[in-house]
Amino acid sequence: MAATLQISDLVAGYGAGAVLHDLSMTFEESCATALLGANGAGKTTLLRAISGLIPRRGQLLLHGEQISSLPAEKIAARGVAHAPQGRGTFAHQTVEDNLRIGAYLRRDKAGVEEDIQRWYQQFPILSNRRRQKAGNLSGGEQQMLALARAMMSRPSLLLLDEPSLGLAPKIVDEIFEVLGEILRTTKTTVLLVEQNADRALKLADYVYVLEVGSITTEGSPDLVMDSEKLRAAYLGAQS
Ligand SMILES: Nc1ncnc2c1ncn2[C@@H]1O[C@H](COP(=O)(O)OP(=O)(O)OP(=O)(O)O)[C@@H](O)[C@H]1O
Repeated sequence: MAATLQISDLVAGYGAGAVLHDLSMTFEESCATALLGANGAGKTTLLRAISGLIPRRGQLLLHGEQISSLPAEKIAARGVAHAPQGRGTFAHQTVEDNLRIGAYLRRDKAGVEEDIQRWYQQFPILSNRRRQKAGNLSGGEQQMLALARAMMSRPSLLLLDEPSLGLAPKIVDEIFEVLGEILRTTKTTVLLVEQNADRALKLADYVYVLEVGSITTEGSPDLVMDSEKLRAAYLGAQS
């Protein structure tokens, strides 16, 4: 199997001290990887380091090419879509304009209109709200828009930061159903940061556990399910 992204000896942070210490990770093509970790472990920092939003050093090989010195826009143009925590939609733009903006960095502009229709079909509520400003959507609708907008770039690597945060279980079901469909029907590789570990592990093919900026466990999701310690740490609230 080919790796979409291979990370070695990654060090990253926000200034004086490093938050991430010598991380090495592999994200296989068309697979979903869950990243678990306590608050402050460095999960968001890792997504930012991959997408070029913060300084970092080490190796980040995207489809075998080094991207660790590239700025965020160039990394996005190479097929990395980042849906940040808090959604990051353009509040003053309409739903439809947000979707179009999502396709902005796409090399091949053919099929943009079809893709917009595809996402309206996937999330009919967005179709009904297509002319509304994104800032007026509910939290769940904004999360659907953030996911659809990220997918409009037809990314090879999708970085999702807590897509279920603050949403009602029914909406979370819908988001995870769509993620499952993305994995089944496209070649997108997904890196999912999720407090809702139970759902993340059901979707994921592989899991990394990050503790204080270092990877302490990696393997199949069963590894977490079968470990009393890890279950207590990450599934405690839900099992
Ligand atoms: N912009 C920033 N400037 C300085 N330090 C930051 C910044 N953002 C995060 N940090 C610090 O980096 C560390 C890791 O934060 P990060 O947001 O990556 O954790 P996380 O695992 O995503 O946590 P959470 O689950 O709470 O979102 C924390 O100690 C945090 O205080």
